[in-house]
Amino acid sequence: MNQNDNQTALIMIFGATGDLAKRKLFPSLYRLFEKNKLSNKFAVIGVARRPLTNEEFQQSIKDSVKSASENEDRIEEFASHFYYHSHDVTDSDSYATLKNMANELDNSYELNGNRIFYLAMAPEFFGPIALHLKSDGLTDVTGFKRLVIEKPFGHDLESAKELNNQIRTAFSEDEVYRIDHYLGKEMVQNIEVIRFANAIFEPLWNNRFISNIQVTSSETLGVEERGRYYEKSGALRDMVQNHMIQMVALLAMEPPIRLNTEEIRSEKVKVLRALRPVEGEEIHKYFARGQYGEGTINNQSLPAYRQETMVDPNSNTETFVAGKLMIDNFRWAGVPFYIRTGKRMETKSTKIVIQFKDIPMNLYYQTEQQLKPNLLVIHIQPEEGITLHLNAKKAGTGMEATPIKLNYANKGIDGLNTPEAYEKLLYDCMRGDATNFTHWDEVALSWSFTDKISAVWENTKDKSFPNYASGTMGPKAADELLEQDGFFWWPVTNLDVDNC
Ligand SMILES: NC(=O)C1=CN([C@@H]2O[C@H](COP(=O)(O)OP(=O)(O)OC[C@H]3O[C@@H](n4cnc5c(N)ncnc54)[C@H](OP(=O)(O)O)[C@@H]3O)[C@@H](O)[C@H]2O)C=CC1
Ligand SMILES: O=C1O[C@H](COP(=O)(O)O)[C@@H](O)[C@H](O)[C@H]1O
Repeated sequence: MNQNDNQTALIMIFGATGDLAKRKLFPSLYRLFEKNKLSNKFAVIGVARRPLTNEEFQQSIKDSVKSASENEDRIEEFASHFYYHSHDVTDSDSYATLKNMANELDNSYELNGNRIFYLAMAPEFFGPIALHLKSDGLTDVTGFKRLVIEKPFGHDLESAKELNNQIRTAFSEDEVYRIDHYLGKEMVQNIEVIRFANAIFEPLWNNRFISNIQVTSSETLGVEERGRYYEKSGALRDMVQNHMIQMVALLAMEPPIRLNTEEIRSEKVKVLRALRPVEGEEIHKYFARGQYGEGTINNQSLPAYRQETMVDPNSNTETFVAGKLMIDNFRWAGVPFYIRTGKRMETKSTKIVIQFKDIPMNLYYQTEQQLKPNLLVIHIQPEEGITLHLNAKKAGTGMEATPIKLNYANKGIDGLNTPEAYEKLLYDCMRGDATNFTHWDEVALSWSFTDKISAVWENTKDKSFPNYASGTMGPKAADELLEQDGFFWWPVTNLDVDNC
């Protein structure tokens, strides 16, 4: 298949006046355009309710990309590809006009009947839009048709199944691109390469040499304007069901027999099938939840979650989750994968720490100080890189060992910031590469794992809430989760690739 042909398409963005479109989608499309990764044969129809002329819409595109470039001519040229259709997606009549507009642009831009439908709207609209696209003939195309769908994909397994059934009436599984933006992050994509392209790691990547793996994704932001959504979601559905479990799957999967979409997804699915279900009373042994109280970050006093807009003053919603995941297969039996994620924590950081087992006996190098374990740290964000923590001889006389770090900082090598996750994912979708999107089987297995936890949490009020102050690394129970196994959280702030 000719790759350039794949990049010719009509892109329909539902929710084109929203936050995601403005902050992520338009700038990402612009960067692809600027790098000549979008051919000149593309057109975008923005769909939302508010009345806007094409000119007004194009102005909003220019405003949203101007921080990405100073090249006004290029921005002008880029914006000229955008058209607006004021349309309430619940209004059946309006789809006919949308179809005519799409057909006209298809002809005038010679788009070969290729269409990408991007649903950047509240999730309750996903199913109805997909049904309309089919019933009103927008999916009757001569080229490819692809549906890009934002999170959350359902609220639980049952609602996700219902949504999936609606979508599947209009699109086949391989036409559905379920976005998990973590899968577009440079260093998340690097996990496979680090694992499978290095002779020094691949043989050690199992329960004989790894003692535990820690995945942290901490945020300093609170719930912001999203109280209404977050109250029903909480950190478990917002972050664990998708991003955290996806990272664990990439860390734990077997080497795929080929580096293609089907094989990689199939290996991830196997990991999710091996995930030990945690239910009932056991949940307290495996999971800890938290909710932020008042506190201080960067000298700014911040309110408690229960004081945020659109949040119940007695809310039982968790803004923090820590958990121990066990993968019951031959490779990982006995190795805990600890995860933690939360809002209003001390620092914004996503890191993976792979802690190797101690060597059996430090006969020669044992000093008063215990040797530090070897760690492989994968820095996902904000900095990107890898640090390998080793022990080496302390300079000078004697044979004392001292910890050292080998560092690779992504930006230090190529001098550039890596492309934004959305940029890469949009490009993949245009090329028809679904590897970094989630397959329905993965979504279903993740929901069935987290549903058992939400079933207990939603039915038991946590009387300790709020149980961590804003600006801290979560509640004490999260530390106890590791202490009971003889481990502790490696501090994500001291493991910075830039500090070494
Ligand atoms: N914002 C973000 O950073 C992220 C968002 N997401 C997901 O992306 C999706 C969109 O989020 P976000 O952009 O923040 O949401 P916003 O609320 O900012 O935008 C919603 C958009 O939908 C349009 N809209 C609402 N109702 C209708 C309707 N009946 N018919 C047609 N258009 C309608 C709105 O325009 P108008 O009012 O003019 O109709 C607006 O363009 C959600 O699923 C969210 O979970 C995922 C990750 C991050
Ligand atoms: O999907 C989501 O992710 C963001 C965190 O993303 P990041 O790329 O900044 O780490 C989170 O704030 C949001 O609540 C959640 O919906």
